[in-house]
Amino acid sequence: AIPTKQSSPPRVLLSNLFPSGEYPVGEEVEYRDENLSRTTDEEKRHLDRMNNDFLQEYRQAAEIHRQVRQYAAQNIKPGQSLTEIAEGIEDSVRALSGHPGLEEGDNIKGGIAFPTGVNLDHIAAHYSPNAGNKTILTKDNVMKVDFGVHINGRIVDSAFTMSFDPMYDNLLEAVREGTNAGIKEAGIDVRMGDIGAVIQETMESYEVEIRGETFPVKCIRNLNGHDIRQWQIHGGKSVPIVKGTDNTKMEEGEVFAIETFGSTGNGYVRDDLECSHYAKRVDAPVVPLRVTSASKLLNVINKNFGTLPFCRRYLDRLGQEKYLLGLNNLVSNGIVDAYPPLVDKKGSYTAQFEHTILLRPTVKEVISRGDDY
Ligand SMILES: O=S(=O)(c1cccs1)N(Cc1ccc(F)cc1)Cc1ncn[nH]1
Ligand SMILES: [Mn+2]
Ligand SMILES: [Mn+2]
Ligand SMILES: [Mn+2]
Repeated sequence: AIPTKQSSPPRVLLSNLFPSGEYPVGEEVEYRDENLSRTTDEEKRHLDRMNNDFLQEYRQAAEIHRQVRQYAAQNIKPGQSLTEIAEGIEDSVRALSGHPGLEEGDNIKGGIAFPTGVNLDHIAAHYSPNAGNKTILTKDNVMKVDFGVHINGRIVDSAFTMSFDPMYDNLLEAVREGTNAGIKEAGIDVRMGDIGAVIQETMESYEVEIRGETFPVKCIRNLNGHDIRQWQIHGGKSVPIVKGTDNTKMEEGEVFAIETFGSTGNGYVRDDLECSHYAKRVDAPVVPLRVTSASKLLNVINKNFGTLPFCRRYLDRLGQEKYLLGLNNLVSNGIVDAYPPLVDKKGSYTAQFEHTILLRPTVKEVISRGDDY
C-alpha cells in the first residue's frame, strides 16, 4: 500500500503524499502600500493562474526541502562526519524527488539543485566535503547547512544554522532576524540598497558573548542574496546585506534567494581551502578542448547537471576518475566556474539563514518558509 505519511529517515516519494498534484502554498505576504492593489487586481490574478505548473513545481521542491531539513535538524549530532551529514541530506532529496540521478539526465528532471554546504565556524559558504574528508562535527561548531532542491529547474535555495551550545544563540538570532527583515522589505519595485540597509540595521543591533568575550554581530559585507532563474542559481542580480547605493529594483515575476550572514570576525570573506563546488557557465564559450579528459568530463557535466552546480563527490558517484586535470582545464577555459569555500578569519564564527521568495503578480510568496524557520 502507498504510505500516507513521511518516513524517518525521509524516503517516501513526495508525489505519493500529494496525489492531487497540489503542493502546500508557501507563506503569502501582501505587497506594501504602493503595490497593495495587486492582491485583488483581476489581471494580476489571471497572470498568477497562468503560472500554475511553475508554482506547483516550486512548491513541490519547497516541501521536499522542508521535510528533508526538519529530519536533518533533528538527527544531525556531534560525532557525525560532514560526509555522512551531507550524504544523508542528499539521499533524502533523491528519494523524495524520485530522482536518484544515476541515469543520464535524471538529475536534470529533478532532485539536488546544488552541492550540500556544511560550513563550520569561520567557513561561511560553499564548503562540501570531497572524497576522503575526515572532518567530524563537534559540540563547539556553528554549522551552516545550505542545500538546494529543484523540480524541472525550479530551484529552492534555503539554508539554516545549527549549533549545540546556547552561547551562540544571539548570533543565530541576529541572522535569523536579519534574513526576516530582508524578506519583509523585499518586493516589486524595491531597491536593493534599501534591502541591504534594513538587514544591516537589524543584524548589527545584536552582540554575542562567547567564552567571556563579547562580539558585535557584523554582516559579512561581501556576501549577497541573489536572483534565481530556471536552471540558473544566480541570474545576475545581487541583494546586498549592508547599506549601499545599489538602485537596482526587484521586478514582478522574479525569484530571489534572500540570505544573510553574520560574523564575529572581520565581516568579510575570501576564497580559501580545497574547492568542492563547480558549475558550467550559462554563457560558456564553445572552445576546442586539447585535454581529452576535459571534453569527456564536459559531456558528463552537460548530461547530468547542465548549468546546475555540482561537487566532486557527485562526479565520484557517477564513476568518474582522475577528472581533476580535466576539471581544472574547463575552469581555465572559462567553461566551468569554481566556487571555493568562502571564509572569514580563523577563530571567528559565522551564521546564515536563507529563504527563496517568488515575486508573484499578486503576492510575495516565501516558498521555503516552514515552522522551523
Ligand atoms: O555566493 S554565490 O555564488 C552568489 C551570491 C550572490 C551572487 S552569486 N551563490 C550562488 C551559488 C553558487 C554556487 C552554488 F553551488 C550554489 C549557489 C550564493 C549561494 N551559495 C549557496 N547558496 N547560495
Ligand atoms: Mn528520475
Ligand atoms: Mn544557499
Ligand atoms: Mn543562495
